[in-house]
Amino acid sequence: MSERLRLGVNIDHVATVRNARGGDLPDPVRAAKLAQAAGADGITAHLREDRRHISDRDIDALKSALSVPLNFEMAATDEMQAIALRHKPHAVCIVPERREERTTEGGLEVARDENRLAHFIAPLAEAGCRVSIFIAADRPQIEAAARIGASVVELHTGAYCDAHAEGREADREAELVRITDMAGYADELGLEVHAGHGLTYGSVPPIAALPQVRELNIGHFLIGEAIFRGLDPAIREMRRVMDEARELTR
Ligand SMILES: CC(=O)[C@@H](O)[C@H](O)COP(=O)(O)O
Ligand SMILES: NCC(=O)COP(=O)(O)O
Repeated sequence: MSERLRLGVNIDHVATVRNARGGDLPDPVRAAKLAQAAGADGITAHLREDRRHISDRDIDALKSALSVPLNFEMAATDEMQAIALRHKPHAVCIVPERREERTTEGGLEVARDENRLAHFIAPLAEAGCRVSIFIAADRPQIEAAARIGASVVELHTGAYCDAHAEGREADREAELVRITDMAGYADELGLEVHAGHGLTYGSVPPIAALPQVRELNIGHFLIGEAIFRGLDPAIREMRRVMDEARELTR
């Protein structure tokens, strides 16, 4: 498991800034190309049902502009499935969505919707997309993701990152133990393990150090940090922090 930890850069919030004024600027595709040049191993974009940030046009443009893999985050709806099957991105990540939420608040409830999700992801896998399921680090969700035939689980790091940011040490530790245990369990079941949501330079090291974790998807913090130091240096610094954490575990 000595493979380099991959960094997927999520460019959703470049589109959030663009959409605040309408028009075309700033352009998420320009950000994606810059991220690629700065060493991103992939680009992640979440086409929300309400199109609050990434648009259909962005997905068209990303698909033709990128040379690194596109990870297309999508809700488990017929509309999104049709879009994914049209584009056949390298990867799809099935995420929960509630229109009224500010951000993705929890993981997908796989265990209670197993049959429907198994049928939902089958054509995506048949089309050649790597299918990932965005879930909380919970044993029943991981087992259900394995049963429906997903090849990847992305563990939601939001609760861990919130505890880290708010200085709630006991909660931070508890979340970290949960993620650590469940990364190991998912790996034992043969699932590739990814992680993401809310990660920052400060919170990323223990997650990057988990040997089973193969990819991190990071967006909101990097786009914010880019305001102060530029997108290229912001991404390179994340790469450095991840690599350093990984190296310490060798
Ligand atoms: C699923 C996920 O974690 C990302 O898509 C992230 O949520 C960025 O999008 P939002 O901030 O709109 O939730
Ligand atoms: N799937 C998580 C992701 O793509 C990035 O989340 P965030 O860093 O924007 O919170």
